[in-house]
Amino acid sequence: MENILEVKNLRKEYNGFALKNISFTLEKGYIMGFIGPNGAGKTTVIKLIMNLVKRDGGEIKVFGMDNIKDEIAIKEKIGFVYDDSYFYEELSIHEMKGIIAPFYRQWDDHAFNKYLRDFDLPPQKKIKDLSRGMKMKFALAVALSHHADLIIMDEPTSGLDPVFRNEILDILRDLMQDESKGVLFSTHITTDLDKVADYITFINKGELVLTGPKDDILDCYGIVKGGREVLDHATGQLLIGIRDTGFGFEALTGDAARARRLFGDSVVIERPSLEDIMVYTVREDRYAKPD
Ligand SMILES: Nc1ncnc2c1ncn2[C@@H]1O[C@H](COP(=O)(O)OP(=O)(O)OP(=O)(O)O)[C@@H](O)[C@H]1O
Repeated sequence: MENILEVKNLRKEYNGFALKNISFTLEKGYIMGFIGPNGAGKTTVIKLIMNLVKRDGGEIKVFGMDNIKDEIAIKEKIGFVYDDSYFYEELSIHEMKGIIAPFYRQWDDHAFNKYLRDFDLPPQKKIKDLSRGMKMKFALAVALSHHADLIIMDEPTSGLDPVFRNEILDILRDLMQDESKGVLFSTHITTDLDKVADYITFINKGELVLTGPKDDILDCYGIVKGGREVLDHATGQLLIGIRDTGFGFEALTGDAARARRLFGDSVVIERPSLEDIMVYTVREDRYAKPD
């Protein structure tokens, strides 16, 4: 197995915000969902990978190469799709392609024209007349037409309707038929990741909460529901983001097997969604645990 992206102990400080020792790896052939609430630091990590801002510490390797020393070689192989359109609004799709293509040694006009057809993008249409979803598809067509092996997408589906969102997800799924590619997909729409992600990296307030295979994470975590009488200091240690329900409590656990052993039949433990894991973890910051 080969890593196409390795982030090790990454640090960056802004006034009032710090990214603290973020580490994760992405192997070839997989989609990694990169999640976290607003302001968690997702875009900062992506900008650091793209060397758009300077890191304060740590290491980033893309295809085994240092992302700063080997920036030019790496950029050829990264397709970067992000929210703010970096295209010239007055140009048509065709004209914009004419400006972008010479930057890439591996530009493939044949592939580009195919993606325009597949994505229903009219070449003569001006960028400013494209809808948000069409712009995202155009950015994706560009990324895929220079044979990028790592696609980095910063919130590609936010603000898109469910039809467009699903089209983008289908495109990613098709892309993964080619096992030499990988995708890092940042979003807070976790339901998109339920559909396509193989791995999840979750950050909160600049810190890594978890990273690993999505199915392992969903197997390991659990939503615990029960009466408040079962809560004591020891059980409280096992529970994240405890919430009163009127009938009792609901909480997340990062160790469903241990919670099952400890609580037995006195509680119900359900499989969480990615959204549950994110919501309960973020809530933990705001509610105190019982003694
Ligand atoms: N250039 C900058 N100068 C100072 N602070 C910054 C700068 N860029 C980002 N930040 C701060 O870093 C923190 C993380 O921002 P970032 O955009 O990485 O979060 P995010 O997880 O992508 O959030 P969102 O989901 O809302 O896009 C925020 O508190 C933001 O204000």
